[in-house]
Amino acid sequence: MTDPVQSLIDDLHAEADRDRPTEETPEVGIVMGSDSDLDVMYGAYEALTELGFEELTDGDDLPEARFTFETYVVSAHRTPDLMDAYATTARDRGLDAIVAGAGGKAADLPNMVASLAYPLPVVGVPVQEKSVDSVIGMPTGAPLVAVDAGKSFNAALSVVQMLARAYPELEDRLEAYHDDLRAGVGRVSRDLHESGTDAFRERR
Ligand SMILES: Nc1c(C(=O)O)ncn1[C@@H]1O[C@H](COP(=O)(O)O)[C@@H](O)[C@H]1O
Repeated sequence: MTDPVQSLIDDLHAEADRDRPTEETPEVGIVMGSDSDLDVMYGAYEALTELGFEELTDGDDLPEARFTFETYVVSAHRTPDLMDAYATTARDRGLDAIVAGAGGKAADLPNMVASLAYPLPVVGVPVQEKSVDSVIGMPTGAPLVAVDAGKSFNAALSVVQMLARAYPELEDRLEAYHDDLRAGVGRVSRDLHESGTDAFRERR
């Protein structure tokens, strides 16, 4: 019987060995320690799709979007060999940055991925409040940028900010996103001010 972890490891190495044009490789990787993290990590999916990225799966057709991301469950503790393969092939598979999330008090996946994938930037997401210390606690010289607990949306935005230095069209998309955010606050503010607090609250 095929070992499902080994087959993923083999696929990662095969992808790293393939000579694919950069338009066909994912720019961003999203990894999480367990599929039970998916609700929290979904924010990264939402941010990337909001900015026009498409998820690259193993379906037949390549996404039409120029920028893509991939998603995996990888655990430092349960599948250290898969984590190693994921992080050490990341660069050769075309990734520019990784968003890595894990929960619990031993949330070691983001920092281990950061160390193994170095110098590729990794943004860590503590899935719960109690995971914050284990995600951000890195020794000097071993960098990992992290967001607050649960803030996977911001983790993905940060990653796109990094990419935007190389891809000006992403800078435009980030600015458009921010303009929308700003306009939304303006609309809410006017509505609250004009309707009054009671009426505003009742409508929510
Ligand atoms: N922190 C880690 C790591 C790791 O860091 O390697 N692997 C799994 N986990 C975390 O364990 C929690 C419970 O996982 P299960 O729900 O699968 O038991 C999840 O939040 C996951 O990120």
